[in-house]
Amino acid sequence: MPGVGLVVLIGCGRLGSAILEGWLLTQTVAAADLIILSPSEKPAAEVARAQGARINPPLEALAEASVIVLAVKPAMWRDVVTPLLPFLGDRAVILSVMAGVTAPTLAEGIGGWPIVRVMPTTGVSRGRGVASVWSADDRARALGQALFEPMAETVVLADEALMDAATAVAGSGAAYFYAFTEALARAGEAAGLDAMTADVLARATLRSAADSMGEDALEALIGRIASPGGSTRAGLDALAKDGRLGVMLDETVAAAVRRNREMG
Ligand SMILES: NC(=O)C1=CN([C@@H]2O[C@H](COP(=O)(O)OP(=O)(O)OC[C@H]3O[C@@H](n4cnc5c(N)ncnc54)[C@H](O)[C@@H]3O)[C@@H](O)[C@H]2O)C=CC1
Ligand SMILES: O=C(O)[C@@H]1CCC=N1
Repeated sequence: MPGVGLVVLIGCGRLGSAILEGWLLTQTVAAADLIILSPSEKPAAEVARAQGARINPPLEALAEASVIVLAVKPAMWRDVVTPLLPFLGDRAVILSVMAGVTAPTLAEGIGGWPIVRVMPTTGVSRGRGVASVWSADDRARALGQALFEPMAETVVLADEALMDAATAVAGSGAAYFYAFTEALARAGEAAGLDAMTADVLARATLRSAADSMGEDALEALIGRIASPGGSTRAGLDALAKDGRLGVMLDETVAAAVRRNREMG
């Protein structure tokens, strides 16, 4: 894609692989414009290599990079990045997808280069992810958007302090929906369904609900299913009894926000 330039992906684990797959699928980055740094062989990196990406080339190749994407664990980024800094060119942008690690903390270890933080979901691998973007630097923010908008519904955050909340809602959120779906299946089992039937019904319902959502207001979507005085309304009333659904999700998001802060 013109304008993005040479992209260096550091870390090809669960999220790094998803990003790589999404870029190639959506042709956001051409394989020939990709360098991947990974200590071990990864299937997604091998696919990219077959299309022309370079895996672990001599570090001199980093001099031409326009963006360095940090997709390693928050605890290890300093050890990973420090040896690479002497090889980076002046125009490089640092793009971090790490949860919790703030731009000021990154700047302590990587001073001198503009930083953009992006919090994507692994759904980017199929071009259908979610991403929150924040940067204090216009060029870095634009680069973050250019790299993620083709494969994710993207929001630009006004303030870096919101990134932990965005991570707790979107970065983690698919796991909450899966956990809810699992609990729904078990509840169906308790109500008499066999385990496999309950699983099929709960999973299919999550898919169908996501497909049907569109842009309509959530209240309106609920209202279309819950007939007044009907069984869905009875279930929804039980779900929200004494405000417990709201309390449970407040606690869920608050716990994830706290953990993001600890990791940073
Ligand atoms: N998994 C997810 O859904 C999401 C993860 N994140 C963030 O993405 C980052 C990575 O998370 P995961 O992919 O889940 O972890 P992961 O453990 O699957 O991947 C980390 C990768 O870093 C690689 N690595 C270790 N040392 C390296 C080095 N010196 N050079 C290059 N690569 C090296 C490892 O081989 C591993 O594949 C974390 O900071 C996390 O906060 C953010 C949003 C969503
Ligand atoms: O669980 C984690 O730490 C990361 C952040 C968002 C999704 N996975």
